[in-house]
Amino acid sequence: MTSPPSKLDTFALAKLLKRGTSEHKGNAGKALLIGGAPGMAGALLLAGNACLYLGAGWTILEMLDPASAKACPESPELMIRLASAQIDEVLEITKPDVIAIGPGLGKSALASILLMGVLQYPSIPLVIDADALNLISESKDLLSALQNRNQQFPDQVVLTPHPGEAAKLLGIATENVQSDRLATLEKLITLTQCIVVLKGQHTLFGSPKHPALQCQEGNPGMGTGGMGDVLTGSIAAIAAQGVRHQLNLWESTGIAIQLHATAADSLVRQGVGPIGLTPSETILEMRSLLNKLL
Ligand SMILES: NC(=O)C1=CN([C@@H]2O[C@H](COP(=O)(O)OP(=O)(O)OC[C@H]3O[C@@H](n4cnc5c(N)ncnc54)[C@H](OP(=O)(O)O)[C@@H]3O)[C@@H](O)[C@H]2O)[C@@H](O)CC1
Ligand SMILES: Nc1ncnc2c1ncn2[C@@H]1O[C@H](COP(=O)(O)OP(=O)(O)O)[C@@H](O)[C@H]1O
Repeated sequence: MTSPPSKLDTFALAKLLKRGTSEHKGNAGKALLIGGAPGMAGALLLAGNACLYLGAGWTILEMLDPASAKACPESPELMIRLASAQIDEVLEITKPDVIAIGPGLGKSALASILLMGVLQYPSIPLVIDADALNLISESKDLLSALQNRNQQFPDQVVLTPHPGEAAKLLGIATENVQSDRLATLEKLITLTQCIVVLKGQHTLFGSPKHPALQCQEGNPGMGTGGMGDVLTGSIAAIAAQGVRHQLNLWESTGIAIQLHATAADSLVRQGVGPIGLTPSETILEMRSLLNKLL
């Protein structure tokens, strides 16, 4: 019989994010986030705000929606650019420390080109979410590119599917994902050789090298569109800082998962939700909790 997963318990590690007095934005890392097709620009802005408020040195958004690819007055710190098919050039010039792709990405031809470009960019941590996962589930070429990258650069890609996206990746029904979440996690790891975060109540987290862990925080108030986008941006922020703060992608992801769910619980305790709890409020609570952990 399979043993139950251990509890995700990362908060002691978060102390590694404490800043030395001489540190500058270069020490906090550069995160590049890709997504935000027409009608879903908000998904990329939420991921971007999470990345900004969780401490990345630079947060750069490659936005697919031309109408939204401009400075955001509510978050002028975000560097927002129009995504172009010349992704190799963009990556060469930008030299990001971490890339996240997927929030509101859509499934256009441009979205596929961007995802392939990211998968072929070597060595740095990648966070793959939402429509980027759906694209991989529909393309053998993208799945092969992901598997090849993991062979060359192990432990540098994290996938963050919710049960619907996990079902598509495995070609099964969502009910089958939910009826044995641990088995689903293991199948996703075997298929992709990635670090995998299977979201939902009691998020599961595992990798080819690490046995599964379970997040015991979180609540149904988190069931609001955009909450997963916040997790993606948070992982990117912590991984970007982790590069110069001795945290690897596995550790950074664990901190982000637990911080996200704990922040939502904390807000519910304060009477902010569960009904009407927003992803934007969760970002601010995550910032507050993270600073208390240092
Ligand atoms: N402000 C914006 O711009 C926003 C833009 N967004 C962007 O929109 C794009 C498409 O995303 P989306 O939300 O429209 O649909 P999507 O996630 O593909 O599928 C939903 C289906 O999946 C399942 N399912 C999910 N969770 C489950 C669970 N815990 N437990 C069980 N099942 C679960 C469930 O399927 P069912 O079980 O009903 O068959 C559900 O109906 C994407 O790029 C995203 O980033 C969003 O982030 C929102 C804010
Ligand atoms: N009932 C629940 N209990 C705990 N966490 C939940 C619950 N429902 C949703 N979540 C969390 O909220 C987030 C939702 O992510 P996702 O479905 O990708 O949202 P979106 O695509 O709208 O951004 C995930 O982190 C998930 O674990």
